[in-house]
Amino acid sequence: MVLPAIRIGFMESPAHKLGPGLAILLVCLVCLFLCIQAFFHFGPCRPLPGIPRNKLSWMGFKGDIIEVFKAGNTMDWLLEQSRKHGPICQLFLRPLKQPFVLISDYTVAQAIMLKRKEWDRSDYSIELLSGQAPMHHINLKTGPEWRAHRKLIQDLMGQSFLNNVAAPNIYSSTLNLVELWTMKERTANGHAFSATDDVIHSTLDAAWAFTFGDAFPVKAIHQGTISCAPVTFTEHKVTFGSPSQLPAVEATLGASDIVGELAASPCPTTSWYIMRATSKRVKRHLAIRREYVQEQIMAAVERLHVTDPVLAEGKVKFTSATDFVVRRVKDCAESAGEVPDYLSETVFGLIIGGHDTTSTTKSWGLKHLADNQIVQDRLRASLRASFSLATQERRMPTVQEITGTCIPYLDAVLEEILRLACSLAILDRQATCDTEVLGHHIPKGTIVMMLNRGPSFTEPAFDEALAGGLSVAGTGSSWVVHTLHHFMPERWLETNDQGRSFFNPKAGPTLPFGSGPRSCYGRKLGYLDLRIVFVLLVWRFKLHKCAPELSTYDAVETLTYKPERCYVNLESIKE
Ligand code: HEM
Repeated sequence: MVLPAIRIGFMESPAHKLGPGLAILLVCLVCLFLCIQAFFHFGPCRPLPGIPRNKLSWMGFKGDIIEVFKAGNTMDWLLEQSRKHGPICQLFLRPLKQPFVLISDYTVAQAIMLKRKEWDRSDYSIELLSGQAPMHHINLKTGPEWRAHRKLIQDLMGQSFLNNVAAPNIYSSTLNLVELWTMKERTANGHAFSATDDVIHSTLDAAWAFTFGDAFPVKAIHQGTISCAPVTFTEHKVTFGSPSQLPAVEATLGASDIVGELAASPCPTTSWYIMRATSKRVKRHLAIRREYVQEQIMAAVERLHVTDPVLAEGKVKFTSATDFVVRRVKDCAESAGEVPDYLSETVFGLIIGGHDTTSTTKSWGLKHLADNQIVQDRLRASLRASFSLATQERRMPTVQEITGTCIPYLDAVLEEILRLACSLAILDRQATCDTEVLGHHIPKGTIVMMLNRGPSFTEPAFDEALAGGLSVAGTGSSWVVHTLHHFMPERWLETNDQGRSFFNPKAGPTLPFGSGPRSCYGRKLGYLDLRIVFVLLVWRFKLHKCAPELSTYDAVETLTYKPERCYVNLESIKE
């Protein structure tokens, strides 16, 4: 009786009809689960033994990707992980791939970056950056090809280029910014206004000018000048109209936004292919950039054949970075018998490298100076004293005065801005062989991400035992740990035997330009730009503190780590 009943029930219920199918499905699911578990325990994305990690996991998939998405801000999430786990931990941020190792210690990070044979530029950063410039040397592993590409730009960090080409161009672009802000300040009448776009545009103009020469026809900052009419006044701020950008400006600034979009994707290469195949915006930007860079290269090639009568016979006057690079290409072509085809990426790399990190650093600097009035006053006083002739003659310092005068307090302010800005807050390297970090085995191919803010930089280091017995603090009383997140340029100043103050760039832990053979190529250019801009702005304007809601230190992540709000409340200083 029982059996038929069961049989009838079985036969009649829909579950019975699915019976064998369901069983097969269950078996498949169990097999899949076992395969995934095996993959996670023995495959490439297995945890690295002994290195702390989050315990979250779902069916073997580690939960870090979900957590970082939930957090919204990658940098904040990474800092949280380092505070939770210590100077080293592992994070599962890419599906089915090896974990990243996160390092939060100055000394350990520096040691990694200096060991040239064990560590190299990582596949991950190449994935992020190579879509738009696959042959730029930032995307090459260290080796003969990378060295050949670097050779093309070797003149650009020499005094001749920096003093005769870069500095005058940066100076004149900054004067345009000063002019624009003088107009805006009059209209703003004591209200703050957003500085973000103006800083980006003037820095881009400077990068275009030193890359192509001052004859380059596009100027980003001029659009701001046209839009000076105020649109809305609120209690604390005035919003100026923002006109539509010129295509070349939009296409160039768009390059950094694309990197930001790719960084938010767990599979940047796939995302880039989809973007390039489907996005009209991306296609348009690539075409515009290619066209203007090619045009300028051709103009530089023509200039190469024009000799300057003022110079010695047969010598060519170089007025732009492209002139220097084209001359190097000619030398290489003559010796190697062929013209390298990565030239346009090399040239475009100067514009991207030259504007994004630098403008982001300037934006953070403006905020710090407005919020630290004592520092700002002291900086202005030391500028007035150092440029005594300009003070006497009631004029701005010239570019030669700015580049040729030693002002320790100015150097200290710039170093402190760089220390706290961390425009590129994550440095990366990939192990080229099996190695060891803080006593942990690191297999070949592992990617380490190193923070240049947080523990040991802007907050106390982990205790020495945890950090492998390495010391991390700076020297002197200005480096006491509870003040590490404060803006205190004095920490970079020391006194010599004669009682004179001098700037010591090695006074404490900071890595704004990375370190080692793959450190920032444009470091000197970056310092030069910051120097000219902060001298002229602090000379010409008093930067008042803005209302609290405009003075937050929240950040947005694109190619660089930018302040979400950068407002200035200016008062012109009469000469
Ligand atoms: C304030 C300004 C700047 C900051 C904070 C900055 C920061 C950095 C950082 C952190 C790196 C990675 C270093 C590493 O991995 O160790 C880097 C690399 C690089 N930067 Fe800069 N940078 C600045 C300005 C510039 C400028 C003006 C240029 C060129 C015109 C430039 C060109 C490059 C290049 C080409 C690399 C890659 C070097 C390589 O892989 O061999 N940077 N920069």
